[in-house]
Amino acid sequence: MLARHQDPIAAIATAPGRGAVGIVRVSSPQDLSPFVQAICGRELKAREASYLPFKAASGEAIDQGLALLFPAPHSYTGEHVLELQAHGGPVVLQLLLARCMELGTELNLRLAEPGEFTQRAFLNGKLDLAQAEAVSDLIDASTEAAARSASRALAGALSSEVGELRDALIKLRMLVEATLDFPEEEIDFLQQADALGRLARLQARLEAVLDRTRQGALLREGIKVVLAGQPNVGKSSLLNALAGAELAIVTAIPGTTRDKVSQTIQIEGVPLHISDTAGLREATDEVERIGVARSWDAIADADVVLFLHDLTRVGLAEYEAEDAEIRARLSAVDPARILQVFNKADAAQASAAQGLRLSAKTGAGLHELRQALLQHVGWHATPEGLFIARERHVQALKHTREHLALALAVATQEPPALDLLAEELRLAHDALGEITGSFSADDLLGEIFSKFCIGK
Ligand SMILES: Nc1nc2c(c(=O)[nH]1)N(C=O)[C@@H](CNc1ccc(C(=O)N[C@@H](CCC(=O)O)C(=O)O)cc1)CN2
Ligand SMILES: Nc1nc2c(ncn2[C@@H]2O[C@H](COP(=O)(O)OP(=O)(O)OP(=O)(O)O)[C@@H](O)[C@H]2O)c(=O)[nH]1
Ligand SMILES: [Mg+2]
Repeated sequence: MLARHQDPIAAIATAPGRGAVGIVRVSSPQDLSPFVQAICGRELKAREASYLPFKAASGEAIDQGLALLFPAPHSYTGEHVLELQAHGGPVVLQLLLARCMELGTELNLRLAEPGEFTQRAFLNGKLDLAQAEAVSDLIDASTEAAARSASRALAGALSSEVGELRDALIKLRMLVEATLDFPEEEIDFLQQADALGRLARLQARLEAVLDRTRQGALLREGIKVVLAGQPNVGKSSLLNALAGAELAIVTAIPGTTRDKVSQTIQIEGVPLHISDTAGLREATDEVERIGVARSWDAIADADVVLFLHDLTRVGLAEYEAEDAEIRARLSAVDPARILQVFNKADAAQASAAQGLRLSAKTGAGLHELRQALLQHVGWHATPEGLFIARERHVQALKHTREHLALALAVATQEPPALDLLAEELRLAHDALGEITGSFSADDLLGEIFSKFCIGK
């Protein structure tokens, strides 16, 4: 593994396909001068664009372009980086890359794996892990809010919040470790330095960071919403109304939808992955039976289930019996994940139904539904100042919180268990370190960087 990090690597850094300009880049821990000489035909000034022919083995030009050399450590990766900025045709770039590979055999040059340039930037201390993840999130951002928040995370917004927590934690750890070294004064020492007060303040600060990180993770991952209910209650109509497009077939015939229809929309920049499903009932044919089974799978997997009812039929014996059956089976689902929604308000009398009333047909009540969905998942962020985050970061902060809670418990027991306190603080510190990568297993790093695109 380590040896691999010493290999020079090369890749096409720009998107596949045609483009005005395309870039081949090479990153190497070893000096690239002979390599540069061979392909550019001369030396390059550091960090200065030079217009020149890129030479094939025959001496003929593959293309005329700009060459840029970033000598280590002042580059994206922290290594020596050479960029060949050519015309953006896929064949030209392939030829250029092939020529680099040919010239690089002595250097052991190999093709870069996905994310490997950024991984090197991380390994060389140019970015921490949260920032490296933000690079990938910035590239993948599908909404403006996501892109802006990823850019803030790349600039270190999450990292600096975590850094402040870490600094406070380190101070507390030093205090406790010092106390352990002078056992005869132990209680006084902790009291004098207000160890418990520091711990409480650290916990409060952690809660605030956790909240912001959760918002950032929501922005990145979005929410899975499933529309469920009896046939003909208007699930497909509601999907279409929310998406603003005729995605699913709507008819007056119960059992119209048989397969899951999914679409991602956004509310205030939060991605909502909505699925319309087959109406829940005792299916009469094989196709519908499979469809209904898929509905239940989707329900089990959802963050939020919109349990849809038809106000024009609410109160009718047969209808209520069907709803009761669904409710019984839904009781296996965490009630906090279910929202009751009453559709066809335009065609119904006022009723005592508890839940959101709306009309997929007229659009009345849709705004309230959108707000209810955001509120339901705890979205309360204002886009300004938000940074993108991942579920992984939320989990790490939760682990930190658990260890701080245990730390408080052992610190306040009679007599305080200082060695256990020190241990819990150490574990809290490790959990926090997973976010920025100062304490991360190799397989975690591999997992993160493999999700990048090639050349990044
Ligand atoms: N052509 C090109 N555009 C690009 C990149 C690139 O690699 N090449 N990037 C890559 O993805 C991004 C920019 N990221 C970069 C980050 C650091 C350095 C760099 O040279 N850092 C030095 C010097 C910093 C300074 O002068 O202040 C350093 O960190 O020491 C370059 C690009 C976006 N645009
Ligand atoms: N008046 C009124 N009719 C509606 C409303 N929403 C849906 N409908 C009608 O109800 C019928 C069923 O609508 P769908 O959206 O296909 O219902 P569904 O729940 O997807 O039905 P299945 O796919 O069979 O499970 C259609 O005739 C719709 O036009 C509404 O808000 N008001
Ligand atoms: Mg339908």
